Amino acid sequence: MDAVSTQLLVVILVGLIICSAFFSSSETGMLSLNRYRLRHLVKKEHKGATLASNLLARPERLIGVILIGNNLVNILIAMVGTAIAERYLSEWAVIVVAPIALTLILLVFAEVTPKSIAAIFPERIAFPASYVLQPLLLLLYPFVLVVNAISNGLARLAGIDLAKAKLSDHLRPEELRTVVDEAGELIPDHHQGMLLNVLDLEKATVEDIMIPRNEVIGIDLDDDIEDIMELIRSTEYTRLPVFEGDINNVVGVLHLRNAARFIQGDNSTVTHDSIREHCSEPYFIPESTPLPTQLMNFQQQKRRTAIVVDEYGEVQGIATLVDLLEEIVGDFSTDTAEDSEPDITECEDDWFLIDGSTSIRDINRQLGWTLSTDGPKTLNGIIVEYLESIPDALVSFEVGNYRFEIVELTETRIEKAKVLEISLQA
Ligand SMILES: Nc1ncnc2c1ncn2[C@@H]1O[C@H](COP(=O)(O)OP(=O)(O)OP(=O)(O)O)[C@@H](O)[C@H]1O
Ligand SMILES: [Mg+2]
Repeated sequence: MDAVSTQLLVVILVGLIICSAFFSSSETGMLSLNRYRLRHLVKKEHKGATLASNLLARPERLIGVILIGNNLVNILIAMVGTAIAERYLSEWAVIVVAPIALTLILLVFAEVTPKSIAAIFPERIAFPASYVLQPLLLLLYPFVLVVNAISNGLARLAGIDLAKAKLSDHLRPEELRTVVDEAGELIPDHHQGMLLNVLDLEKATVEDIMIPRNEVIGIDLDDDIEDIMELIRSTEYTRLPVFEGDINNVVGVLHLRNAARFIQGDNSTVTHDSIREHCSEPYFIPESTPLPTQLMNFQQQKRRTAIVVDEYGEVQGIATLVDLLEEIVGDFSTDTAEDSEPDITECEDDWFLIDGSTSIRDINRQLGWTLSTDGPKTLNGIIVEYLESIPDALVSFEVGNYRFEIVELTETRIEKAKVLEISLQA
């Protein structure tokens, strides 16, 4: 040892500490990489990102090579440090001083500082490091495999299968929600809202967005041709379901563009049969279809209006592509009828006058309320379910946090009710 000069030993020691810092920082850097950003960079063919991503594909090997390197270097540091100390100190002093001094040096220069920096700038550390780690992995491959095999074996003794417990890098929907939610400034508010709506689409079915049968404007072929013509002229809608006597007997959907071809001012040429001829086949869908599925179906079938049926095949209403898209992007407001008479109007003292047919989802969304959407879909439904009958007087009652007051009712349904959210007073 005396043949080697002390200066050279110090240079070697510094070099080893730098190596140790490299291993420590690349370990933290590699494991702190943002997986989504990494995938994005890989797609854009970023070289360092691609290398890092390949290394991360087998985390046990990556960690193996880093730890083998790091430990080897740290042991060398201890040996060289001891050799230097031996030149100046007595045997006992070396045993006391060298470990303390080396631990401090290793902690500060080879562990804490490099790891802290790597945690803040993972990409700047991990991408260049990948260029070194990749060939190093090839070089140390036999050792890595042996170390992995032994540690897998030990883990199995403890009842853990490391090979199978692969890091799952698939986001679950709730996690994706959190990512979008926390993106904050990075995504404009409006886009953020749409993304969240897309994620929520999963939770709703066709039943939640359909126009209930009693609100559907359609052509009854049992009506006189005069009445039908009057309806066609006056309606604001472009696609009308056509049925015989009852909406359950739908024969098709009439597009008024087609109607324009055969209606030329003169009613005498129009017959029930000619209307029937110009209808397109009805497109039936179950009310329980999840909205994302229905969106795909609308696209594949190239349809915009569907007839919604329940489990017994009874027609419940119609669902349109526009209404489904509104779930994502918000109101298009093409429905002029809707604008002319709002379903919800504010009255005095935080009471709201609400149409019985208004959907609970709409009420919750517009007023920020939390009425239960598990049961009935409309305000009328909620009230009738609670009272277990259609009342014959204008009763008022409380359910949960809400006070209801029936304002207008018919023999079959509640037309209008006032609702108040009872504030949670202490
Ligand atoms: N026959 C109908 N009966 C009741 N509501 C309908 C009917 N057709 C469409 N709607 C509703 O009117 C709104 C506008 O829908 P949409 O724009 O698809 O129909 P449109 O205005 O008749 O057609 P377009 O705009 O393509 O000419 C939607 O909210 C939809 O649910
Ligand atoms: Mg329209």
